[in-house]
Amino acid sequence: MGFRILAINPGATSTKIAIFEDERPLFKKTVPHSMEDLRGYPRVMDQIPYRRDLILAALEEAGIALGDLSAVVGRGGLLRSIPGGTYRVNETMVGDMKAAARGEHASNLGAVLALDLGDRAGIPSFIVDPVSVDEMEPVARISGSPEVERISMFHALNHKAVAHRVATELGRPYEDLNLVVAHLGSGVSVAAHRRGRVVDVNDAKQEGPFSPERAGGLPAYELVALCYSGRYSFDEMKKNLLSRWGMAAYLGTKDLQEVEARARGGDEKAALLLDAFAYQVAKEIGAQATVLEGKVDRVVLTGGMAHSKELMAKVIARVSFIAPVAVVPGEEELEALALGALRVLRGEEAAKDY
Ligand SMILES: Nc1ncnc2c1ncn2[C@@H]1O[C@H](COP(=O)(O)OP(=O)(O)OP(=O)(O)O)[C@@H](O)[C@H]1O
Ligand SMILES: CCCC(=O)O
Repeated sequence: MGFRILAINPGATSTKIAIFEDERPLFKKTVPHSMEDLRGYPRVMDQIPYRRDLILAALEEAGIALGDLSAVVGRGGLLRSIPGGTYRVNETMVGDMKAAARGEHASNLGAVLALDLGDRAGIPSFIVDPVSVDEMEPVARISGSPEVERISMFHALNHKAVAHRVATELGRPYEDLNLVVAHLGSGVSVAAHRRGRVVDVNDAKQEGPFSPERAGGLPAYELVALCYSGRYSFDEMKKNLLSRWGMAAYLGTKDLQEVEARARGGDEKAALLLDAFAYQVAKEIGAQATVLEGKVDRVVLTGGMAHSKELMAKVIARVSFIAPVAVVPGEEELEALALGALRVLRGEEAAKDY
């Protein structure tokens, strides 16, 4: 028998669970969480027992006991800035996640749940390429105000997994390639990958293109005026930025397929928003291409919205002059987590300490 790995990806609206035997998925389950399900948990960490119980129930459904596992791996959250790789979960990491010093995020639960379940089974627990992976160069950190530093917060797990996949398809090492990767999900991150390092990326929470539920970068003065208008509290403004603006605020839906159906049916506002989204994504890709001084081997489009052929055609029309474009729809985060743990279990890579 090979290594059996439990992979956990806690998201804002679901918990994704999978069990792998080496590279082979044995079991996969997505448990959706409605707003009603999560209403009783004011802080993300309050959800630990709820999410742990449903993971244990999923294991039972799969007919696999905790004792049959070799390791548990969770999605890494808003940790302090660290380079990419597979990290052993330790108490310091769990402490940082519980304190949520860099913000509340469902992925903060990944390390905590992995350590909890790993300790119960007496097996190692890991996280891989957390959202706080930071490989930015000094020049990219300058914002324009010494009081505001640009930070690296993005879909690092999927970025790295997809970049490796494209490298394999090209028959070249990731470390030899220059890529601009755009993850187009509920949040959007567009990064310059220079020879295996993400040297610049928009903070998916507050910069770059808007998304189905986020504003992206906004005109700063107008935003400040809104903050002081008395219309919103600090908490409401955070919710606006992170989950209520973007397409949701203009159109009342976060579902791209619905926006496209409306545009096809003649809704001019929906059509304009689609064009504006493609325009902003293309513009950000152009900006990251300049970070790579125009030497780009591939532009890569990924995430849930990359399933839309229509939207991809709009983006590709604007960026294909930069480099050939590869579309890798969806995300393979559970696979990426399992592979990260597997490389360590096989001794192919050393686990990093946090
Ligand atoms: N087959 C599809 N065709 C078109 N759009 C799709 C398709 N599947 C998902 N989407 C759209 O992708 C967006 C969500 O993407 P995704 O599922 O990658 O986000 P997430 O996993 O919730 O968040 P994130 O990627 O930011 O972690 C939604 O707007 C959704 O409507
Ligand atoms: C910050 C990266 C993950 C997200 O979009 O929430």
